[in-house]
Amino acid sequence: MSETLLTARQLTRRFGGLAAVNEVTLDLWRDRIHAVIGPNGAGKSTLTNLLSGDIAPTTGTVTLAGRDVTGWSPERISRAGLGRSYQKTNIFPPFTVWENVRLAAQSRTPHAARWLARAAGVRAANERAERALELAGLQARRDHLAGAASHGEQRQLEIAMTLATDPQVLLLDEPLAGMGTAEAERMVELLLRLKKDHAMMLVEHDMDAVFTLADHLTVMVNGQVIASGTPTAVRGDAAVQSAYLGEEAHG
Ligand SMILES: Nc1ncnc2c1ncn2[C@@H]1O[C@H](COP(=O)(O)OP(=O)(O)OP(=O)(O)O)[C@@H](O)[C@H]1O
Repeated sequence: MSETLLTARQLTRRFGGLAAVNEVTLDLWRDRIHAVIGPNGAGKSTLTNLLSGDIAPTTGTVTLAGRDVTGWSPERISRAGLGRSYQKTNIFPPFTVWENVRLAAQSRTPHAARWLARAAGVRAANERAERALELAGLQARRDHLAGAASHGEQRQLEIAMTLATDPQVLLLDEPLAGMGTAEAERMVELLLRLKKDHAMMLVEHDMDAVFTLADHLTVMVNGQVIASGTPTAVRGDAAVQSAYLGEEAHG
């Protein structure tokens, strides 16, 4: 059994009378991809925001690498080992690919008063950035302007920037959105590489990618989990078939 790196227990977030996320319990494990799917408005983005600390839960708990991080700021949760990418690209277009990754790595370096400690921090940030660039397969593009990169490369860059903060847990929000077939294939390969050593939650509408990548699949509808298990088990679940998956899973 893989190591559990993140657990959410009975997580609920209300907006006025609406429970956008309603008593959701899930685990993320090292070396495994946990895909979360559901129709528009099911609560997937809200769930991601709850796990990353971008919004606070109304009730419930989030545990990261054994620590209760419920109510922590996104910055503190990020430092505790959680990295997330956003649906909208988050890069600095006038900077090169390398500069973008380097800036993300630098954000993880504590301020040091002594120059020797500062120099060590710069070296460590450079090493983190190099590793992230290589893992994301972007070395050949390092000196290109981020703004001139293709849509697919920009999404890869966003993931490289997340990796540069050295996360153990990755939350990826629709990494394949807007991609053509070749770009999507490259991204699927990248996500399979990242599975090693990371626990990953993948929110994605591309069902081919989901069924290629997911080790575990959770289906949300109206803020609630209606099924969770292996992709094969979830695909055969009668409630999932009628509520959501039917056509895509068999189309
Ligand atoms: N800040 C907010 N204030 C009020 N309602 C919100 C807020 N954020 C989300 N909601 C509502 O919560 C529900 C869940 O939204 P959410 O964006 O989490 O769904 P989703 O599954 O991510 O959808 P999509 O696939 O379209 O991104 C929706 O009904 C949405 O309108």
